[in-house]
Amino acid sequence: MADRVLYQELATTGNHYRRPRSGVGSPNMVYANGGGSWRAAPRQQQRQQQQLHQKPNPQPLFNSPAAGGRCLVKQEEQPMDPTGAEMVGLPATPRTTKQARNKSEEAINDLLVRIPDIGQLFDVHSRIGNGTFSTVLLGTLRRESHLPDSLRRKFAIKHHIPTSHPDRIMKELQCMTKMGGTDNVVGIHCCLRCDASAAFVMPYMAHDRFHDFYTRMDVPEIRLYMRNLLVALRHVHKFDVIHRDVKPSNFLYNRRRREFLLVDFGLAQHVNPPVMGSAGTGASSAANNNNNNSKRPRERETTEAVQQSASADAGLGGAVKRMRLHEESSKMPLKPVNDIAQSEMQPPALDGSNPVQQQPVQQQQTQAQMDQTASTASGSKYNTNRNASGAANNAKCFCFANPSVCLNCLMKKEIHASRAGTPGYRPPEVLLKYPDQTTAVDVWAAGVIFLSIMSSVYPFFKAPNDFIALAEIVTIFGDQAIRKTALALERMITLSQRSRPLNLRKLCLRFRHRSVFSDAKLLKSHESVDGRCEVCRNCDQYFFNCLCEDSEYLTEPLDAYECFPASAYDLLHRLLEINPHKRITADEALQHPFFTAAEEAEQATDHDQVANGTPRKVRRQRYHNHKTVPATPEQLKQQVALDLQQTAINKL
Ligand SMILES: Nc1ncnc2c1ncn2[C@@H]1O[C@H](COP(=O)(O)OP(=O)(O)OP(=O)(O)O)[C@@H](O)[C@H]1O
Repeated sequence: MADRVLYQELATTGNHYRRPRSGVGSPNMVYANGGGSWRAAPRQQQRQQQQLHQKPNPQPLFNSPAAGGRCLVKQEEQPMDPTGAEMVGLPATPRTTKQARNKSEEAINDLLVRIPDIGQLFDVHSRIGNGTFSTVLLGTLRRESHLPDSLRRKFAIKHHIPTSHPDRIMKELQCMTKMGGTDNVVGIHCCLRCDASAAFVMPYMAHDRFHDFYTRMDVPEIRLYMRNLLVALRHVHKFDVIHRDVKPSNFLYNRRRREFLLVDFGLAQHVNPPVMGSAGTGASSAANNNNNNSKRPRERETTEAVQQSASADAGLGGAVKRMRLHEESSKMPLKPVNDIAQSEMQPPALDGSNPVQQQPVQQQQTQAQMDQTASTASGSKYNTNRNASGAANNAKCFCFANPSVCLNCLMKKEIHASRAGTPGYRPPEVLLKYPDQTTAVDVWAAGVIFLSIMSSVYPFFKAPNDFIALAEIVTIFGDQAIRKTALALERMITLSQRSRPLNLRKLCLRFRHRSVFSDAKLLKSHESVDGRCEVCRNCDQYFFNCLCEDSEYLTEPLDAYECFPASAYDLLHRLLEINPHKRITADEALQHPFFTAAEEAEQATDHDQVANGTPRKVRRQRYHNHKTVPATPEQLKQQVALDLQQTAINKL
């Protein structure tokens, strides 16, 4: 059934809810200590010293030790300190395997061989994370080696894979130097380079795994988490920069210390300068694209190709993927740093994709086909070449039922719309290949994280390609919202069937309390005498669990399970607004009643308790210790009414 991708995961047959596979802890995970205490470092160092004194074997580029078993686009959480231990303490040595230890040692060796200066300055202890484009290692200063462990400062050393394009590394570096070190955004101490290898030295932050806490947070903690994420995004967006890779593994959180850090600016890009007037728009847009093409011809393609090949190669080994990455990047022409600096001034690079031959989705019987919309009276703004060639502007397409692309379509310009990012966090405008993407891209990703937390489903979206990703969004938000947005963005989407929107509150509570609503006894109680139970045609759930916004069924009451204020759902809706032009900004989100009402309530409590003489520290502790208990229907009604009242007051 078309557009039912999500519900294949959440099938109603038998056990209703099947937890997404990638949401479960993976044996591939490695931990902050990389398989051993970082006390083991001296031994590793000794071995390393020996290696350094020998002539280093030139390693084949593809034989990077980090290459094995890594996904180019991964849904898994990054490895991290599993205990959330304080930076001053030593990382514990939990479920680690020999393989992980070997990988950690390999990563250390690779770093020290490729950038020998690192070995002069740092003791490198273990691998703390690895991503698509880098390996991150834990280091301490050699000149502090005489200090007790607890006093030695720790650093995260991000070792870029040698195939990373210098532009990419340069951009990431510039982002961190310009914006980092404040508002939960990671800063940088220094960057070391030796030949083709580069490493960033950043402050290290011990952090918890999202897997370990996303189901355990109470409302105040969720509020704290989201507020800090939005603070980081607000800061980044002030610079007109889109992070493009906002996801739990890039937003580090130390629960014990209540510290947050947004990392990984590897995909960050500047927002396009606004385009003026439709006549000039096409030209300027085209010019921008051309500029980008001439400035950075392959990097965009690489990002695109990497992402695409990643999903296509889901079943292949890391080495194959890395090889592809290398193939792409080996085509990249290198250019002087001056050019790179200049290109910084240029509008950001946009990834290319051919709009003419959009392949219909075969999988899941979903046929979502995107194409350019018919030209408007004023002409289309984006990449349609209509301004360049009057004849081609309104020319009819003759592709249909022909084995080749018609001339009119061939004359159209390619659409250059970046799709850089992690699957599952890409917003509709990216999936619709809208070229003028803004910081709203990050806000959507923050919304997806919020949805994961509120529904206790992680990862929430898990599509193998962009078409299915779009189908997942249609399944939740309905086809009308997507169609309208597509129209507003001058895109057209063709869906094989209609789909009504689901209610986000029902969705969150239903999945959060999945054990209750998927209980066999509950099903039994709703079954007819012949043992059948009706299933909603729109949401594919049993009628008593129907999630549709306008449900025609009498569903199981949810109020008893409510644990969020009404403002939380409202914020969720605004973060996940389909139309990027209407989506709330990070700055606006921080003014949302979900945050402000709680602050005011806290202040009021503080005020009351000051009068009672309760020490501030105790009051704070109580606030943080507050546990969420299911509210009674009356309490809930009161809470919702208060919430709405507060929103109205705030608006005034
Ligand atoms: N400053 C830091 N302190 C502690 N751990 C860090 C730090 N920076 C990065 N890490 C760890 O390393 C992991 C990978 O880092 P990062 O995301 O920067 O690499 P990447 O290669 O760009 O990854 P991705 O494939 O997700 O883009 C993070 O998820 C995190 O666990």
